[in-house]
Amino acid sequence: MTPSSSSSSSQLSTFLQWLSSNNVHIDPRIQIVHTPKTGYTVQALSDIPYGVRVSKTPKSAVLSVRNCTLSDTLWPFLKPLEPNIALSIALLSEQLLGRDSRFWGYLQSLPEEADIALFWKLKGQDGEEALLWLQNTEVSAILRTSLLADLDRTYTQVVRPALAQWSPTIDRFRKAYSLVSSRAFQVDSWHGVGLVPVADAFNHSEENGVFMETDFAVCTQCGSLGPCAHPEHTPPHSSPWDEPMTCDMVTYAPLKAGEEVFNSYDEKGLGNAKLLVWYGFLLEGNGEDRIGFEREVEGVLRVGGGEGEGEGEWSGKRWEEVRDVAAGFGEELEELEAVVTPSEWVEVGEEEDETEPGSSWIDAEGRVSLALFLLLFARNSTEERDIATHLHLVISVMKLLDQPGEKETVLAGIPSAVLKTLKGVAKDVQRLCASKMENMYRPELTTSDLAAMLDTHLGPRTKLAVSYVVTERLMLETCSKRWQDLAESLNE
Ligand SMILES: C[S@@+](CC[C@H](N)C(=O)[O-])C[C@H]1O[C@@H](n2cnc3c(N)ncnc32)[C@H](O)[C@@H]1O
Repeated sequence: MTPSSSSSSSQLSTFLQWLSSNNVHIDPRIQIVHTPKTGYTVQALSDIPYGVRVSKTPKSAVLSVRNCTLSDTLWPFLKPLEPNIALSIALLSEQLLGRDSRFWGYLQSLPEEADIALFWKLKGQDGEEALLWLQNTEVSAILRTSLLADLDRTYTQVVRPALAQWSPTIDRFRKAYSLVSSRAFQVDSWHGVGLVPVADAFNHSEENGVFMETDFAVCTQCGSLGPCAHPEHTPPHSSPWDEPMTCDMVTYAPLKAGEEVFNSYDEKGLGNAKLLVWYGFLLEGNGEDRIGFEREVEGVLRVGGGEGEGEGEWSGKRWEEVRDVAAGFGEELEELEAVVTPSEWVEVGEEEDETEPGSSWIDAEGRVSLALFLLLFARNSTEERDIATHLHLVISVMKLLDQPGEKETVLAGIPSAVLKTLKGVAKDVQRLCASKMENMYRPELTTSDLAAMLDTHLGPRTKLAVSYVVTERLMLETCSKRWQDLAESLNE
C-alpha cells in the first residue's frame, strides 16, 4: 500500500523525533526527504566538503540481534543462524511488539517490504512472468540458491516457536527479511549486521558521496571498544574509547547543494543482478555488471573445438602450464584491456583457483575475463610446445590489431599457428555468447524488440526483468561482435 503524502509526512516527523530522542545527529546541511513515490532520499542543502560526518547514529540506536528488546530470550535461537536471517527475526520481534518497541518511531517509518526479486516467485503473475524473462541470466544463477527453503524452514523451526505469543505469519517474516536484505549494514564484530537508522535512508549509486565509518573491532563478547573484562579483546589504539560508539556517514567526495546524496551498498561494487535480487532495483549502465559462463564453458568444451582435443583435457596439464606462464605476463596482458578486462590481473597465478568456472565471465563492456581468455587460449593451443612464446605472439598480434594501420602488414610473417589459435579463441567466445543467448527466454526476439517492449504496458517486475535482460543481451552482443571483428581481420 502506498502511503498518502500526509501520512508520509507524519511518518517522517515521528521518525525525526525518534532520531532526536535517540541522540542521532544529523548535520543541518543534509535533509532526509520522503515522498510516497520515491520513499526516502537524502539531499544536500548546501555544499559540503570531503570528510564531513553528516550523520552519527549511536550503536545503541542500531537494531541488531544484540540490541533488540527480546535479545536475551532470542539470542540462543539466533546465534547459529545466517546473520541476515537472524536479524530478520530480531526485526520481526520488534515489529510484533508494536508501540511497545523502543524502535517503534523508526519502524513505523519503514516501508512494509522491499520488492526484491528473491520473492518474485511468490508475487503472482507479474512476478512469475518476470522470472521467466530472467531465465539463464545472472539473476537466475543467484536465485538458484536454497534461501527460500531455508527461510521456510527457519520460520517453522525458529520463528513460530520463539515468537509463538504473536503467531506471526510466514508472510510477515519474509517481509522482514526483504527489509533486512535491502537495508542492513555490517555494524561491528559484536552486533554483526544491523539496521542503522539514517544510514539506511541513502539510496545507492556507483559514484557514492558518502560511506559508512564505524569501529568494527570491538569485543565479540560484550561489544566494548575499550578495555573490558574479556582478555581476548585487544582494544584498538586508533579510537578514543570514552566517546559514544556511532555509525557515521562520512562524505567521500565534495557534495553539491540541492543534489541527492548517495551511498554505495558494497565497497566491492554491486552488479544489477545482485541489486535486483537483494534490493529490488537496478541501475542503468551499471559498470559492475558481469555475466558468468559456468555452464556454457562446460558446454563448449564438451562439444570440442580445440583441434584434436578431447573432453576434460581443458582443465588439465596444459591449463596449469598456461596459468603459470601467464603469471609472468602481467604487463603484456594488461595492454589487452580493450578486449580482456583488466580488473582481475592480480588473481593470475595467485592462490585463487583460476580453473573455477566462476572466474569465466564478461564485464559490462563485453570484455572477457583474464581467466576465460587464458582458458580458451589453452584450449586452442594444445599442439604448441613453447607455450610462453606462443602466448607472447598471440598477445602481440592482438595488440597490433587493436591499433590503426594496415592489417596486412601486421599479419605478414605471423606464424599460422598463432592465427589459428586466435581464430579458435574468437570462435569459442562467439559460441559461448550465442549459447548464453539461445538459452534465455524468447531468444527469437531481437534486443531491439525487447527494448521496444519496455514502452508497452508491462507489470513493474516484468519491466525490471526485461530491462535487465536487455543489458545482458547488449553485453553479449558487444563481446561477440568484438571477437567476430577480430576473427574477420585475421581473414583479410
Ligand atoms: C537502504 S534503502 C534506501 C532508502 C529507500 N529509498 C527508502 O525509501 O527507504 C534501499 C532501497 O532503496 C531503493 N533504492 C536505493 N537506491 C536506489 C536507486 N539508485 N534507484 C532506485 N531505488 C533505489 C531500493 O528500493 C532499495 O531496496
